[in-house]
Amino acid sequence: MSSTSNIRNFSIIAHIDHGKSTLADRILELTGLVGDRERREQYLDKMELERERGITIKAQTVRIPYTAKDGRKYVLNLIDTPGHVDFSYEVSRSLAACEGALLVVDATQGVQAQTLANVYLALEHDLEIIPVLNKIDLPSSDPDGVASEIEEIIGLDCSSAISVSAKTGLNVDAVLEAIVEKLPAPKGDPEAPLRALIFDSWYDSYRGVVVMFRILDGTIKKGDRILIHSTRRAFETTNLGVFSPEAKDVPELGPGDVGFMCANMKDLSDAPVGDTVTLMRNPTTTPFPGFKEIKPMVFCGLYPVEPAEYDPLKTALEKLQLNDAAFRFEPETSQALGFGFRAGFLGLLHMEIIQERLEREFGAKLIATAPSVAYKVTATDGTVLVIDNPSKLPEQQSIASLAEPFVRMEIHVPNEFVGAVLKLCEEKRGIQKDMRYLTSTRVIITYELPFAEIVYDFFDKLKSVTKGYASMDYEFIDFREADLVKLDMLINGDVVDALAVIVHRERAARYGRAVALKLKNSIPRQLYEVIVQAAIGTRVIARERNAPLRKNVTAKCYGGDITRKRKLLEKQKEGKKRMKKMGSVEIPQEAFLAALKADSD
Ligand SMILES: Nc1nc2c(ncn2[C@@H]2O[C@H](COP(=O)(O)OP(=O)(O)OP(=O)(O)O)[C@@H](O)[C@H]2O)c(=O)[nH]1
Repeated sequence: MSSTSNIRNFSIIAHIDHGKSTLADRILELTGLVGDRERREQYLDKMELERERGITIKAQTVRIPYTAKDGRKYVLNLIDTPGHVDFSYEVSRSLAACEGALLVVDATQGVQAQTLANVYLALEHDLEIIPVLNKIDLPSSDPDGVASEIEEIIGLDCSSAISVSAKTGLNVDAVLEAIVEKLPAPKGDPEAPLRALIFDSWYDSYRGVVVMFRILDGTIKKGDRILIHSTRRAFETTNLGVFSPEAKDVPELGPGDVGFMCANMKDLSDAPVGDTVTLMRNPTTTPFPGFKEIKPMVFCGLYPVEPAEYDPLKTALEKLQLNDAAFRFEPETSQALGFGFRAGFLGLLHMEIIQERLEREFGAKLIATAPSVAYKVTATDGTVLVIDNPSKLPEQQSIASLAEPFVRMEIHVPNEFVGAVLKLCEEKRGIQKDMRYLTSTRVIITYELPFAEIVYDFFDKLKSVTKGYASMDYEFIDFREADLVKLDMLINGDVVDALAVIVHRERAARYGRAVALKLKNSIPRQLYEVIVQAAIGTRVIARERNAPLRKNVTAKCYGGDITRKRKLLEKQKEGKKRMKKMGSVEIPQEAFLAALKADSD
């Protein structure tokens, strides 16, 4: 019988930038898993984009052999988790595979919004938590103060919290010892029917779908015929292995083990995250309860600049989706932009990352429309429709009611900024739910807010009104009815469907004027007069005009000066990059984001 007593499965949880990835790097070095040759900053952040942005997007799991100070040998499975709110679902699924967590708190900053959110997730999964106070190499760090803050706010015993510098490596060895001493070993019966929890999966061009799972009970061997519980589909296990840190095949995995499996699966839906893997010949009767379905919250249109780029764009989107079950897309046609796609994302950061990857990795030239949330439309005949594209909103007279998604948001802020935060939340149609002092100088403010208001420029504004001191976390709560209207934008009299936005009626007029002005300013003056209008139904609420340009420009050139004339024409041509021609008007990418920026002045 294999023993689980030497296994420790743990995650590192932290607020963004508190040093999770840096600590993981030091752990890998200290245990000799990553030698000098492979050493590079943030080993676990594999994607180029992740490294550049310094954030962790995809959870990475690594098996670390560790010999403790008393000579006992252990296997530590470190499951790295992303810190940004867009990816909190990945945190939750990773935690489900662990018995414990290191809670990293930046000792210069203290408890922040996602520190709390992540601790709650860890407690939901009954994890043992080891507090780690990081960045003690910095003179402004206050580990004792932060330890009492954690005790006070979270109620977590910090008497044995470990003060470290993940940067210099100071005290990281104490963290390893605490992992083996304080975290419980996994339990599980190797003879019981197989019960393995899928907590991650991705597509690999050589191996097909790679399933990352945690064995709860039973034993799985290479060649076993397995059954995916929810779909009742069977597959043959072609590879079993662990990442240590590179992939390494193993003949079998037993209770408490964390590893990967390949089984000739072609699609991520063959192995849904949260599902249970069991054996055909002796299936479990007690599958894991599973995770909440991941739903995209933010949507935008993605259109190729040239129609010929449609197919390559489709291929690129399909490739990205292979590795990102949270990203959705479907074909969409716009009168203004032609054939393209409607894409759904977890949040704005997720959207930015996908757009950037399309451009960098696939060389796609895109027009992206302004992000939108999904709306629930109840028609006068009682049918309910969810729309994620404002231009698809039915005619006003056929709508009985319109509901928008709301989130519950917790904002942590030093008390001198409370007034500014309240003002911002009120401007964003927020409903204040709670306000309490965390410490004598720090406050948690709870608001319910329409998600659409956040999608626009909330984070930037929050950061700017609090000089960067606020942190926040939010979760989706429900759809709520609101008095919303569709704002159409017209260019030279034609409605441009891709520019439509849904806004609150009370703000429609002000907003329409602001968008019209931004739009006018972002469309370069051209050969023809360009009239930009904002309208609700047939009622025009704003009008802006761009006078024709070219005649005037070239007229200044006294006919003879051909170089100057060419320069001007070249300049105009340059401006045409990433433009979409609509009738006679060239519209640049930034014009499609006018709706986003209208509110920011
Ligand atoms: N001075 C100092 N800086 C540190 C320490 N640990 C991390 N940092 C720095 O803090 C920043 C954030 O560290 P990361 O390890 O990327 O933080 P993270 O929590 O993994 O961030 P996400 O993956 O984006 O959630 C980086 O610039 C690190 O170099 C430390 O002990 N001392």
